[in-house]
Amino acid sequence: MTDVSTLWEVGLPLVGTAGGLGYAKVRAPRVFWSLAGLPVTTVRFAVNYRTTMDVCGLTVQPSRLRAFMVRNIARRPDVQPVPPMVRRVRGTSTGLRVTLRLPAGLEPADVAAASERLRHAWGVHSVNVVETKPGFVELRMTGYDVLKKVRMPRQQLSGPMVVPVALREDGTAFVRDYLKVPHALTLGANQSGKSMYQRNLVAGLARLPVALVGIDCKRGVEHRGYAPRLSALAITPEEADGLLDGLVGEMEERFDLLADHGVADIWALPEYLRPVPVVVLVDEVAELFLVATKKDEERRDRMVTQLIRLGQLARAAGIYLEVCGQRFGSDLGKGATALRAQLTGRTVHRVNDKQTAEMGVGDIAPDAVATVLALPPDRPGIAVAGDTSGGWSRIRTPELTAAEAAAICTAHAHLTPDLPGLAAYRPAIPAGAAPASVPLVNPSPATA
Ligand SMILES: Nc1ncnc2c1ncn2[C@@H]1O[C@H](COP(=O)(O)OP(=O)(O)OP(=O)(O)O)[C@@H](O)[C@H]1O
Repeated sequence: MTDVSTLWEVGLPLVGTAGGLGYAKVRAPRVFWSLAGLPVTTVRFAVNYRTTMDVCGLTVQPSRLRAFMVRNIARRPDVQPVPPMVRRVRGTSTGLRVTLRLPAGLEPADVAAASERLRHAWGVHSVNVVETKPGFVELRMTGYDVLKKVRMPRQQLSGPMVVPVALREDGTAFVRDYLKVPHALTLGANQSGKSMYQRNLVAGLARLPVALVGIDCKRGVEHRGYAPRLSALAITPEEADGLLDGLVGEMEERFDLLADHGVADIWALPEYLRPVPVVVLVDEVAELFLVATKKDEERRDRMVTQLIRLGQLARAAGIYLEVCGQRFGSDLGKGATALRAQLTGRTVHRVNDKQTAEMGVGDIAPDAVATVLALPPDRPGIAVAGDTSGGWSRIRTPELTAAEAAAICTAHAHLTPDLPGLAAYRPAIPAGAAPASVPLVNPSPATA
């Protein structure tokens, strides 16, 4: 009887805990990681760090001084090769971060090349290596597949033009920072997740003091929902033509303002004089390039020229391009590759062919092409994001419905600035969502 009751008392909680952990592993990997994965991985890392680094080829011969000290002060005859020094170990809700000081003879690329071996040695889902400053790298381990069900980290980078859009596979937020990467291109096949990406971007931008301008020549099917937060919208190539002229006019006026104050870009102006930043969202860019008649051709050439001018010059005037499409290559016609070269931020979802993957990331991060081609078709929203720094990573946006994005735009309609030069393109607002306009420039310190 006593044996049976002991079995119940000890066995039941054990079985319950094991069952709970098994359930959490599948249904709540974040909880499982915090309760079991993190402690186990931390111990595993601490116990076999030196051996792992040794077998992964990440140790170097010690300096002569160190060898001398080991032999003569520590009185040890054998002088072992040294691994990178562990400077910091920090657990997160998705993984483990380890800062390493690299010894002379090792470079970040050596550690990155071993990341697959380290991942297996420590039994984690992924290991990403990031150089934090010269001589230091951070190993960003994730304990589970964070892209399976995206939850954005609570702590996010901030700045005047920073928008968190998606989650990287190392568990950090992927942000669009318009001051660092002013213009960007998003590519992807049908149903690959481009609209979801745009929705997340618009939802983030809608909360900032910026003007949003939409060009959606699919009769506005994507952008109409954002109307309360748009300062201008073009839904046909004819309207896009006029709108782009208006934007170039706006840019030239801003250059006059910069010249009058002797500064190089709008962020150097005092806040009360600074024109509101403008983000131009172009959906399905191929629609601007397609021509049926000779007259269309003239319009196309004009639009492409204006877009290239904006791409080349508008950053200083605080006008940023966010272009989206299925493909963007020389087959679209004159000016396509010149425009693409200006769009240095790249996000490439699943594509149908190698050529499109190369159009997307081949010029900025050639080693990312294979990863784009391997993006799983059954997981829409996963993409490769990179820029001209050569750095890239796999990302996935959180799910956001069109209705939720539209609701965010309506809730922030009062932030929609008037752009007088584009007033003719101000979209009609659905009833009940009328925006109260704010002035073109930020309020002066006296009135703020
Ligand atoms: N990050 C994501 N997480 C989960 N599901 C997603 C994600 N992104 C997209 N999807 C789903 O994939 C499908 C296609 O997404 P979306 O409409 O964004 O693709 P698209 O590339 O814009 O397609 P199209 O070019 O045909 O308009 C939708 O059902 C959407 O809900």
